[in-house]
Amino acid sequence: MKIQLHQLSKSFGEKIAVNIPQLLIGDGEMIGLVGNNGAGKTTLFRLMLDLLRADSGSVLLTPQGDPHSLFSASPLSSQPSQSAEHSDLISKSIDPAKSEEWKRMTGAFIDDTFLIDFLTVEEYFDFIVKIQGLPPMDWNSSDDPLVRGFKEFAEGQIFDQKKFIRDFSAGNKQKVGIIAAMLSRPELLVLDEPFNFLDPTGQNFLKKLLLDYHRFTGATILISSHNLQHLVDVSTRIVLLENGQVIEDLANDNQQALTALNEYFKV
Ligand SMILES: Nc1ncnc2c1ncn2[C@@H]1O[C@H](COP(=O)(O)OP(=O)(O)OP(=O)(O)O)[C@@H](O)[C@H]1O
Repeated sequence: MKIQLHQLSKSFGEKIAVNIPQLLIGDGEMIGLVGNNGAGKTTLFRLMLDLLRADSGSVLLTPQGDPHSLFSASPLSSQPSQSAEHSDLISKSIDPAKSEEWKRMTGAFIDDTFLIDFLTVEEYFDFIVKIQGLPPMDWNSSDDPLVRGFKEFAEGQIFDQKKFIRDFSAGNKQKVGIIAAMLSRPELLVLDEPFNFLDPTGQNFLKKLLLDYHRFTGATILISSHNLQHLVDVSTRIVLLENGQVIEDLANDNQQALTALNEYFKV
C-alpha cells in the first residue's frame, strides 16, 4: 500500500495538531513515527483511519499491484511526479474519508476502543475474520509462521483464558489488539504506541512479530513509539513530528537514524 498525504491539516481550537504539506510512503515501508507528547502522532493516525475529519487536505491510499503507481518504495522518494500520470494515480487511489474500500486492506490498533470488551478473545478474533469475509483461523496450524508468531507473542496469556477481554490486564489487551490488527494480513498496518504496557519479553516478541509480518506480507507498516531503540530496530524509515509538522525524515539502514534521534531527544 502506498500512502500520499497532501496538504493535510487538523487543528483543535488554536492548536495545530497536524500540518503536513506532502508526505509519500512507498509499498512495504516500515515507518517509525516519533515526536514528543502532543506532537500529533495519534491525530495523524486518526486522520488516516477516518476517525477524524481533516480541516483540509487528503490522505490517499494506493493498494499494492496498482499499475498506476508512480513513486517507488525508496524511503527518500518523497517528491511526487508532476506529470499527467500523477493525477491519474490520484484518481485511482482510495480516500478513506470518501470510500470504505480501504477497510478490507487495513489493520489498526490505536487504543482499547478497538476491542469488544464483552467478548472472549476467541470470539473477538472470529468476529474480526468474519467481517473480513475470511474463514475462521486455524490456531493449531503449526506450518503457518504468522500463527506461530501470534502464539509466541501471546506468551500463553491470551488464548484459552475463558474470560472476557474486559478482564485482561492492560498489556494483554494490547496484545489482543495488535494480533487482531494483523489477523487478516492487511497490506497496511497502523499501530499507535504498540510497545506500551508490554513487559520486556512482550516488547521483544513484538519486534520479532513485526519484522516477520513485514517479511511475510510485504505490508506497509506505520508504528508510533516513544521507545527510540525499538523503533530503529524495526523501521526502514523514521519520521519525526514536532507541533504537527514533519521536521525530520530519516532513512534507517543499519540503525543509522538513532544518532540523529538521540541528539533531538537529548538522550
Ligand atoms: N480531541 C481533541 N481535542 C482537543 N485537542 C486535541 C484532541 N486530540 C488531540 N488534541 C491535541 O492535539 C495535539 C496532538 O495530540 P496527539 O494526541 O496527536 O499527539 P501525540 O503525538 O500522539 O502525543 P502523545 O505522545 O502524548 O500520545 C495535542 O496538543 C493534543 O492536546
